[in-house]
Amino acid sequence: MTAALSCGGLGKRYGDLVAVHDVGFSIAPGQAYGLLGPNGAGKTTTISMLVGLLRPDTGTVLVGGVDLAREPLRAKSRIGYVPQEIALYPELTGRENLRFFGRLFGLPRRALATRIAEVLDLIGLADRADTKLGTYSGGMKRRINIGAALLHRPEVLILDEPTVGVDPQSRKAILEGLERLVGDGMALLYTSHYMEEVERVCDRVAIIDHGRIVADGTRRELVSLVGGADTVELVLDGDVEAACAKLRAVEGVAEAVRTGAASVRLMADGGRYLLPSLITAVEGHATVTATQVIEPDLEATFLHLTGTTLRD
Ligand SMILES: Nc1ncnc2c1ncn2[C@@H]1O[C@H](COP(=O)(O)OP(=O)(O)OP(=O)(O)O)[C@@H](O)[C@H]1O
Repeated sequence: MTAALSCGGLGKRYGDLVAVHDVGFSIAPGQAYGLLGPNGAGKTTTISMLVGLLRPDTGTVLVGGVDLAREPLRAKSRIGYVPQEIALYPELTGRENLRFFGRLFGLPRRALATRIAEVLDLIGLADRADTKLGTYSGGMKRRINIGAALLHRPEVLILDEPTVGVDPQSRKAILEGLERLVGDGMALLYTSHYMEEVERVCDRVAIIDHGRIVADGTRRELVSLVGGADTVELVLDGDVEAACAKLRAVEGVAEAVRTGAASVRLMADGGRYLLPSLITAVEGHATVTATQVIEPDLEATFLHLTGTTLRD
C-alpha cells in the first residue's frame, strides 16, 4: 500500500544549529503517528518541511506517493495542516470563518455549505456555528482551526500541538474527533509534548530530541526499551542538589534528574525495592518527605533515552 505520508533523510540547519537531522518515517492510511518531544526538539521545523512551508536542506517528502518538491500543489492538496498559531477572524461567526477558508481552497459554493455542516458536526461546534468567533474559548477556536484544515477532505491531517492552551471540554472533543477521523481511514501526524495524548491517539510514536528521532515504534515496543526500570519520584527537604548526586551513586539507579525545587525523578531497575537505600543515601543532605513509584510509560522511555524529562 502507498504510504499516505512518508519522509526520509529530512534535515534542516539554522546557521550552526542543527534543528532537524535525518528524520524519516512513514504513515499508512488509517494510522496515527505521534512525534513526541520537548519544546525545541524540532517538531515544528519537521512539520513545516512536511507541509511545504520550509524547504529542507536534505531529504524527501512524499504525500500519497507524490513528491512534494516536484509537484508541490498536487502533494499539498492531499494535506490538511493545523498550525500552532490560530489565525481566524473574530468578527465572523464560526461558519463564516470556515466559509472563508473553503473559498480560499477554491471549493465550489454549494458543495462547501454541505461540507461546512459536516465539519461542524465533526468538531462538535454545530450548535455554536452562528455566533461570532470572538466569543469562543481558545479551545473552540482551535476546533475551528482543525475544521478549516478538514474542508478539502485531505488524506493526511498534520497537527502541531493542537491541545496547547485548550480547555478540558475542547480537548476531549478534539481527541475524540481525531480518533473518529483515523477510524475512517485518515492518516494523522500528531505532535505534542503531552505523553498521555500521544499514548491515547497514536498507533506509533517517534521520540524526537535535539532534532533527531531517538526511537520509534508502538507504545509497547518503546516502553520495552526501558526494560524493567521503574520511575521513582522523591520529594526532598534539604540540599536537593547534593542529594541528587548521592542518589545517582546508588547501585541500580540509572539516572536521577531534578524536576523541581524539591523534587527528583530517577530510573531504577526494581525501583520499588530500592526505596530504603534511596532514603539512606540522602541522609546528611536531605530528608525524603514523599515518594511515588511509577511503572514504565512513554515518559519513562523518554527519560531513559534522553536523560531529560519531557517538560523541563
Ligand atoms: N527560524 C529559525 N531560526 C533559527 N532557529 C530556529 C528557527 N526556528 C526554529 N529554530 C530552532 O530550531 C530548534 C527546533 O525548533 P522547533 O520549533 O522545530 O521545535 P519544537 O519541537 O517544535 O518546539 P516548540 O514546541 O517549542 O515549537 C530550536 O532550537 C529552535 O530554537
